[in-house]
Amino acid sequence: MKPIVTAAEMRAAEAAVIGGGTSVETLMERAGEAIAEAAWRYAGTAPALILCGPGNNGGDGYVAGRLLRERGVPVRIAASAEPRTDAARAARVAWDGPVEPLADARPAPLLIDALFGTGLTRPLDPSLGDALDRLAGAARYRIAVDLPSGVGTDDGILLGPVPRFDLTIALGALKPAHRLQPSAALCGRVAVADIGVPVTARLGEVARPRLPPPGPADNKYSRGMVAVIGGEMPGAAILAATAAQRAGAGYVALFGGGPGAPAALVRKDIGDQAALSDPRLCAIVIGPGLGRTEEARAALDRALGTGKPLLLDADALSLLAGRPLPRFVAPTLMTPHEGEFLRLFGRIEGSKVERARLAAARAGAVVLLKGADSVIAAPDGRAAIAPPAPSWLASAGTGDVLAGIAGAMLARGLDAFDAGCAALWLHGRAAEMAGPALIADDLAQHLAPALAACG
Ligand SMILES: NC(=O)C1=CN([C@@H]2O[C@H](COP(=O)(O)OP(=O)(O)OC[C@H]3O[C@@H](n4cnc5c(N)ncnc54)[C@H](O)[C@@H]3O)[C@@H](O)[C@H]2O)[C@H](O)CC1
Ligand SMILES: [K+]
Repeated sequence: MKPIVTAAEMRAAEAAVIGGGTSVETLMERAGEAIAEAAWRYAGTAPALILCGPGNNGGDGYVAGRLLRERGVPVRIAASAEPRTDAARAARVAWDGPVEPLADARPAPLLIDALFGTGLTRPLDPSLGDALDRLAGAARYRIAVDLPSGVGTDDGILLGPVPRFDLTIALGALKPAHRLQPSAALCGRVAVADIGVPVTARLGEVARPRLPPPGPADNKYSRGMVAVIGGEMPGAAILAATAAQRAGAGYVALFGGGPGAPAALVRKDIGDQAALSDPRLCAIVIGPGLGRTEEARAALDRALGTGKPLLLDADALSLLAGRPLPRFVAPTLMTPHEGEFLRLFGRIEGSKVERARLAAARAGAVVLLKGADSVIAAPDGRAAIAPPAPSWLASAGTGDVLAGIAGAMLARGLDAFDAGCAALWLHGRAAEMAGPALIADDLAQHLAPALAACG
């Protein structure tokens, strides 16, 4: 997993490297080099305007300005305040051009924002925000140094209006703001620059899973047998069941639900307790299309009573809301969207990562909080954010498909956290391949190549 570090973790990592004998100036030089290189590749010799703030983010900007000018790029620098750190002051001195006041700066085709990075502690002064917005709006290329100025590093919230960038150079490591909304959408493409600062993080970006194909000793049961419990809306359960099949489960049984499904899907009566207790059954998916009737509640209680690994989604989550959560005896993965999360756990303060972590600890289950920036957290504190996925996934039924894929991952023996991560990755990759205006039904056919990439 690519590490995703908070501002405090980044500072600690930086301090450790500095303690080991590398100066801040050296780190700043590396940061400036990375920015100059990216700007050169992206915008060539387009005249640049670099906006520098008072901290080390501004210092990176002065270094980048000097290096871009050495490459023959016409560079102007405008500052919001005098440098306040020794390293930024030194970088300012090494820039042998003028520094304009930000308020009067004229735009340039390339805008590099080095106003604030991980040190931003409060909203930008409105006049500063307006100047950034005006200059970014007039530029053809917009690059943010470390982070777009005005976003909360750890939670991705906007501390004021923030313009949209084409490219963000994340220094040393990804930060939550590069992946959490609303800030992630404003970063544009995010490139991580290695500045020689090793980081340790409690959070990562969901990576491509290792999912080897079945071996000669495998059979349909050893590959994973999944039960999907249907209900009022059969389409949703069929989407989940088909996704479980296409995600590599060897045997998928749909309990209840209406007609229409692949012939390879085994059909069972919704109340078939014996089949649900089959010792070969490895995981149960319940929630998509379940409904909230008494029958649905009974089906949920039966599933909970089996002690099998569970994937709880949609109506199953709504049925669990408002009563004390059961003690889960087997690996359990819950996949709420924001509305279901609120119903289940109430209002929790903090970033999306912190909320998912707290909910997972409280539930004693892995919580995958869905959205444009899906976050997954385990009760033991492991957490990850999904890589950016196509916005076309905002479409009815795609959550049911995710549930089915996750069911197949649980059934093949992954723990609930790894199952959720693998499902997120496969789901995102299938959506990329399905392309624009996808419908949930399209995802299943693209799971085969997604899975093949994990072998
Ligand atoms: N991580 C690394 O290893 C390296 C990172 N570098 C860059 O340094 C910044 C972080 O630098 P820091 O000095 O801590 O913070 P900032 O530059 O983001 O700004 C701090 C500065 O700004 C003042 N301030 C905070 N909020 C506001 C506000 N709303 N309005 C006005 N002023 C504000 C605050 O008081 C400080 O004076 C990181 O992002 C990287 O870009 C280094 O280059 C070295 C390696
Ligand atoms: K910045």
